[in-house]
Amino acid sequence: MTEHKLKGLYAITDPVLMPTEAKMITGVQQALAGGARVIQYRDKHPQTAEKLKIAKSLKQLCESFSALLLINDDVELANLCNADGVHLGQEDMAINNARAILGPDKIIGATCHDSLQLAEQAQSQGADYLAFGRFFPSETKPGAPAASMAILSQAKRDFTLPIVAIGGITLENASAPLKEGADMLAVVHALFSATDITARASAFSDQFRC
Ligand SMILES: Cc1ncc(COP(=O)(O)OP(=O)(O)O)c(N)n1
Ligand SMILES: Cc1nc(C(=O)O)sc1CCOP(=O)(O)O
Ligand SMILES: [Mg+2]
Repeated sequence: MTEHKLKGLYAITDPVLMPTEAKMITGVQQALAGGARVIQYRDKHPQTAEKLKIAKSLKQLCESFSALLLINDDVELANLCNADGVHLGQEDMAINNARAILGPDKIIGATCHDSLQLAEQAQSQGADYLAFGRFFPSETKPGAPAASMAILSQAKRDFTLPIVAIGGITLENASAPLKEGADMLAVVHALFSATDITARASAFSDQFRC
């Protein structure tokens, strides 16, 4: 992997907002043009040849912007498309098993909800970043367990790994998780539902310069 700082706008794809391959590629291209540094390909449907084709196209696109492509849940798909890594939750493959498959250079992100104990476990298994959330009501995953903003500053104090904030993040509320120490903001709806995705990504990216 080329040296890449895990910092900035982390855009997560949504098959509802981008229902065709063309819409997915265009949407991600616009997010990257606006400054997204990490793309997560998230599609909860089972793996298909079409998903692999999209993942390979997204990898190429990310490379052309020196951005990272991570695959949600599916370590095998990440391997097949030579993604930069995966994002794994508590119901997904264990981090140490994923590490054994992917090798030392790939990025593994871990969902920690509102728990420093989950973060500790993730770190000890070799995670590369810790994701906390959801911080605000989420259009994309309304049932995600809620987290309190204080977990971010506590995690910042206890861990050196990069910290991701996720869940209902919009331009209006983004400053709060950043103030608490988030290194990345993971966003689905407030980014990919925008009429001008590039402008929206750029506005999110600007928040990291403050
Ligand atoms: C950056 C980031 N953080 C958290 C999640 C949620 O992962 P998980 O709990 O496995 O839930 P699903 O996304 O698989 O529904 C994420 N995907 N990305
Ligand atoms: C995929 C996901 N995981 C979450 C968690 O809290 O673990 S919240 C979430 C959805 C994030 O989308 P939006 O920006 O539209 O709220
Ligand atoms: Mg998952």
